[in-house]
Amino acid sequence: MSTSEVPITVISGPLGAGKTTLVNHLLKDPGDRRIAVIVNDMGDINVDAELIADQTEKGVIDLSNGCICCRLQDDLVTQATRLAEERSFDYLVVEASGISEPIPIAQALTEGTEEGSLPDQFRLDTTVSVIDAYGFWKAFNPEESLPDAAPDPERPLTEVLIDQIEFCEVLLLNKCDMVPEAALESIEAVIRELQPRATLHRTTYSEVDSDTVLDTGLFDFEEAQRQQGWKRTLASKSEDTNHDHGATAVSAAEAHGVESFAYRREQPFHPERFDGWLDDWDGEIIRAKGFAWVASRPETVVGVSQAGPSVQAGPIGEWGDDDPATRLVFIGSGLDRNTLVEDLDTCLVASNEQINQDADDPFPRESS
Ligand SMILES: Nc1nc2c(ncn2[C@@H]2O[C@H](COP(=O)(O)OP(=O)(O)OP(=O)(O)O)[C@@H](O)[C@H]2O)c(=O)[nH]1
Repeated sequence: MSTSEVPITVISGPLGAGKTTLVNHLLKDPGDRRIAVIVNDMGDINVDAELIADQTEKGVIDLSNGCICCRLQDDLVTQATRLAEERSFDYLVVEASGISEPIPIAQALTEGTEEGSLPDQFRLDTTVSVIDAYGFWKAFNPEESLPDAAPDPERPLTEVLIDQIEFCEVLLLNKCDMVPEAALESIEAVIRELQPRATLHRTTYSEVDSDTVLDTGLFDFEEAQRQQGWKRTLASKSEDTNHDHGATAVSAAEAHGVESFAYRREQPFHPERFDGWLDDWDGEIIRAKGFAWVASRPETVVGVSQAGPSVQAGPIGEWGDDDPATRLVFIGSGLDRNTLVEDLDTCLVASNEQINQDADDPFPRESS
């Protein structure tokens, strides 16, 4: 391999969204690049690698039987290094399995793992998320119920899907042929609220020009983390919050009733009332994330994360020198913000109320 720089594009996205279809496009029409591919699948057999065309001629390596964001992080680094020694190529595409979280993959590729780092000539260039518009529409439509067949009960798939949307530079909203135009517009409005930073393209059969996803030079770890929609809402000073995505008088988010806002309180929640509220989750909320101060656990930061039907809350650390507080961001469509705030406020411990510290603590909650 030449010693010049080898950019990497990582393709994430839920199961069946169109990632392999995208890889095949890139191999067929790579511009003037020689592309090598690492494909990750969860089963014993890497079905995706089988599906990738001409794999003997192109450098296609399959990493199967595990997920590169957790168990196979080291393998990813080792295989990329080996590929670089054995083959001549000038661009590396990594297709992550549908359940892979993008942040640990980006970390492994930029910072290395306990067992080693990528050779210096590799550079993470772009993270792409391929989102199945039809699946998204169904997953977040309260009237539809899809089984949440997550292999990891701690990490339901809707949660991973949201991570994949929130952390990327380029978003392909794929399978647009399967969703009516009006639904596409509201999906886009929701995605924009979750992910204000990435470039967003509507696609069918993942058809995009290779320059859209390769050699963009857009990857910036800090920025990608900072610009997640919920973090921007939390960081903004006002309670209000629809992200400004352009100079239009009515933003797409407003037009589709999508909004985000932050709930901030300096009093603790009553554990049972807050747990009851989490049980009775408002279906209009698409995404909630943040942390809570719960009276039964005065030392502990209780993290709250919800994506679609999965609602989780449990300890994520200690307050230490920080003053305990609650900061929760809600992103939703048709939210009744006043009622939500009022309901949450009724979960706060009143000034004259006693907490029974011996009562069963409901946190961590099982994911629902
Ligand atoms: N109707 C329609 N089907 C599509 C589109 N894109 C991909 N498909 C089909 O959807 C199925 C899944 O596509 P893949 O490219 O294998 O999806 P994937 O993300 O690699 O799937 P996993 O590796 O299982 O996570 C295939 O049958 C594709 O032909 C699209 O835009 N519209």
